Amino acid sequence: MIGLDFDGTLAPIVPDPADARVAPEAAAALVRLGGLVGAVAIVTGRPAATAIEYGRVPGGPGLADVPGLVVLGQYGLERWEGGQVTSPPPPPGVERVRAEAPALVASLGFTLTDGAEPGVTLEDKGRAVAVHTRRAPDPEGTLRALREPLAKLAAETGLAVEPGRLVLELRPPGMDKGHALGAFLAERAARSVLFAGDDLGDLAAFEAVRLSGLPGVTVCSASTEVTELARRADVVVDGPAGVAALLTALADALPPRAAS
Ligand SMILES: O=P(O)(O)OC[C@H]1O[C@H](O[C@H]2O[C@H](CO)[C@@H](O)[C@H](O)[C@H]2O)[C@H](O)[C@@H](O)[C@@H]1O
Repeated sequence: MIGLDFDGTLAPIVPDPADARVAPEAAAALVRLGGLVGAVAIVTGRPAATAIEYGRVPGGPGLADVPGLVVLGQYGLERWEGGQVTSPPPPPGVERVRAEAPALVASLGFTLTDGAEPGVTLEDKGRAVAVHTRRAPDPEGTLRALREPLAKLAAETGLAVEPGRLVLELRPPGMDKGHALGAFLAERAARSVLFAGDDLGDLAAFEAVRLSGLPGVTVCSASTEVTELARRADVVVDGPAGVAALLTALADALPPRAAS
């Protein structure tokens, strides 16, 4: 079974989250791998349908063309399979965060912008709200300053803070990529696993690979923004281009599956 994160692993990091797109070489390799391995799953913080949408490749095969693909979105709360999304209703706290986050950001002296001007941007994911600082004048400093106030808002609204690459997400607690991947491995009675990721949220999936007891490989899509994953991974590759090259090499190396 092959598990993959989306942003920073299959899709290069870009300033505007709405501009992220799967690398065409990665999508093409996954289309091949879907017919060669037991299962391919994308385990992402994105809504499941967004990963599929941003996984389209003009004039070529996209993620929706990967045979048997499953997308476990919103850290495992949602599932896309065969064109259908299943997901629980949004927790009530998200509505309050949506209403209060703009004033909170402004009260700390930061400009909230839709991205046209430099500043902090909000991404409403339905079941979670992500507060991005990549386009702020001081991305790291802004992230540090927002950490505590957002943690307080999360605590008051029954949500958890998920830190990521120049982003703090307020999202429902009780699910993470480790639980999502572990349950999927059990569901598919997987016999081996490879998981690739780039961000702190992927560490739980790395742990699920180890806890599964299966022959497994963890792959870090390396960046200068997050260095902890490289220390914990079995294999380190150079960002999404390195992941695409690895997947292509894997597709070249695997024999066709015996018909069952
Ligand atoms: O689990 P993932 O698939 O890695 O998703 C995690 C979050 O990724 C997205 O944000 C990141 O990518 C953006 C586009 O490249 C970038 O602008 C941002 O700075 C990164 O943090 C996404 O916007 C979030 O919703 C995801 O949860």
